Amino acid sequence: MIAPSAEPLVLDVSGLTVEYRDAVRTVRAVTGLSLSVARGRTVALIGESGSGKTTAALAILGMLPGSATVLSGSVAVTPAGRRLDLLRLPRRELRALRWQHIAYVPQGSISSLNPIQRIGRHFQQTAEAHALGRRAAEARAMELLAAVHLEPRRIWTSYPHELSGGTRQRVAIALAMLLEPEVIVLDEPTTALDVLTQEAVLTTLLELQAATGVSYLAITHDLSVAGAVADEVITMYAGRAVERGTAEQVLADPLHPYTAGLLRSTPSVDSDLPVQSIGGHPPSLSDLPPGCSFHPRCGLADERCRSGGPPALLPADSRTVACHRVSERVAAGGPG
Ligand SMILES: Nc1ncnc2c1ncn2[C@@H]1O[C@H](COP(=O)(O)OP(=O)(O)OP(=O)(O)O)[C@@H](O)[C@H]1O
Ligand code: NI
Repeated sequence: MIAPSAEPLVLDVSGLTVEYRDAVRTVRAVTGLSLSVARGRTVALIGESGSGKTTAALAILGMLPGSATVLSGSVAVTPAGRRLDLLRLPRRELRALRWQHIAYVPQGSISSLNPIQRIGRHFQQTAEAHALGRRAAEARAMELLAAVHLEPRRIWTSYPHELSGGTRQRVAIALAMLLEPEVIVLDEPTTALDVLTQEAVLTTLLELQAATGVSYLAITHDLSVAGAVADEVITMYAGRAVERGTAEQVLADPLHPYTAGLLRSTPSVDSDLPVQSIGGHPPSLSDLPPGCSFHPRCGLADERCRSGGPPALLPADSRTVACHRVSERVAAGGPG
């Protein structure tokens, strides 16, 4: 088990299940996802494209499109010991809570910023929606833009297209901090940035966290991003969490064959091992294989993995793993 953090929880998600429906098919994009984030901590959701990471984020933020339904589960933000269940609040109240308690830096900051508005206007609009006065908002924006290492005055009057990708990402992060939320959801925070810019943005996120105690839920397919920022890592496969543990455990010594495969398919600066991609493809979410969803791609799969339901997330070697083979090995007292 993961040692419970001494810090209070700021986000508590339990049993989240989300479906997309259209005339032709039903896609269960997230199944039974539980996670919690403590103050000042970072949890990373990792997994290939289509594993359900963005859907989980949008459900947590109450921003799912109309074609999606939350079938079950709860999402609570817990500012100062209060518990606000986001899935049960009226839309208007939810909009107020967004930014104030939970904010979002969406994937691709260019699409999150309105191209015909100067950056300053973005801050003012967010402030207006939450009854933060114009002056106070501008003063706070100046501080935040400086805190993310931008030139506040120049940025304030710029249009999004005048800024580089890294700068826009910094603006999106500053904007997310405007109402001092307890937690920020970061969807692929460094995708499409060059390596040096990626590192600089991640360093800035860590600085902000150290300075303010903000928590992050970071969504990434990039294990090096998870390694750089996360305290805890959750691997998702076909909509389910399949491994959960501290970042050191999961990224240095993965137990689930899928996490191990992800790690082998990632080039690493500290390893000379050849990069080896996971064979095959993720399954179609509207037509999952029986048993463990990963079994068609898994070198360890046996009969049990191919039939019945998906394996449960069980404690194994100080973390939790959803894999029959790992559970057997741990039960037999084999090497972790
Ligand atoms: N608006 C939508 N309508 C129908 N299906 C959707 C919609 N958005 C996502 N999906 C489906 O839900 C599944 C999970 O997608 P999601 O975007 O949550 O994954 P992801 O892990 O964030 O992937 P990526 O790394 O590509 O962003 C996919 O099969 C996707 O096709
Ligand atoms: Ni995504």
